[in-house]
Amino acid sequence: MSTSDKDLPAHAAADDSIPADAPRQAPAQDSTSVPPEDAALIEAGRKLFAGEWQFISAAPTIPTLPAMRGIEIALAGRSNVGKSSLVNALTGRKALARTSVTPGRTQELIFFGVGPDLTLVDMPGYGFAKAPKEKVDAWTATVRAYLRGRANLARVFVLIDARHGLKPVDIEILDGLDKAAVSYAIVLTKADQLRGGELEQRIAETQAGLARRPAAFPTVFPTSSREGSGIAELRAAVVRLMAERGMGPAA
Ligand SMILES: Nc1nc2c(ncn2[C@@H]2O[C@H](COP(=O)(O)OP(=O)(O)OP(=O)(O)O)[C@@H](O)[C@H]2O)c(=O)[nH]1
Ligand SMILES: [Mg+2]
Repeated sequence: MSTSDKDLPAHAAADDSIPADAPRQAPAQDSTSVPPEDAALIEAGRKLFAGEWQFISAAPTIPTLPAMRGIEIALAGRSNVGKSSLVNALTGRKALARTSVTPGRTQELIFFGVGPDLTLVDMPGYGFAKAPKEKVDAWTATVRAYLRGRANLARVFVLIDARHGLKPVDIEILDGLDKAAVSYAIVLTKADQLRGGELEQRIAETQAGLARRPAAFPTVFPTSSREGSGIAELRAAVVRLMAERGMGPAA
């Protein structure tokens, strides 16, 4: 079953959206420019994510979470930051996850799996959302409880809009993850919207903000789901993580 967004009107693809014909993949890495070990991880990541992705389930509450299998990697971030778009870019599927220009599109925890060991979890956003307050409060509580207590949650990708950097509401989430000792990595999204040296500056500034955070992965991942940049590296990071847990293609 796919969750493709058939109910979205065509005009929903406005300025900030990914055109249907936009390239979804990063161009193949030039294997001469990366160390062989990294090139092997990139290739393993490509293969892993090229597998058959399945929609597993949508959970509005903790009791409705699916049974655990292998490891989970969850995508967290402010509403509209690009979580669902990143699921689509990583899996190479245009509409596996529903995306929208309207913040508050994803309203449940959506589980997608490939092979026996890997599950990606697309989550509702935090911050401003165009949805009734009770609904937002309910999903925020579910997201927080999931992030604190899911036993097979191996890493959270915390998505930050590259244009805006870390906001107070992001810091709150990072504090919660540090406190619960849940491993997380920062993924900068919409890197295509920055000019010249702005991206390098944002990466350096974000990395500096992680220095004293015990659960933070030290590397910041710049990405563009629209152009495909950084996607191969993120897939490789997932392969590396799975190998550390004795799973997956590089184990
Ligand atoms: N320019 C640009 N726009 C992007 C990129 N990724 C996502 N977007 C746009 O950002 C908007 C929000 O994307 P979503 O993937 O729905 O964001 P989300 O974080 O899942 O949002 P919620 O589910 O509402 O929390 C859409 O209009 C996307 O087309 C990107 O890499 N570059
Ligand atoms: Mg979403």
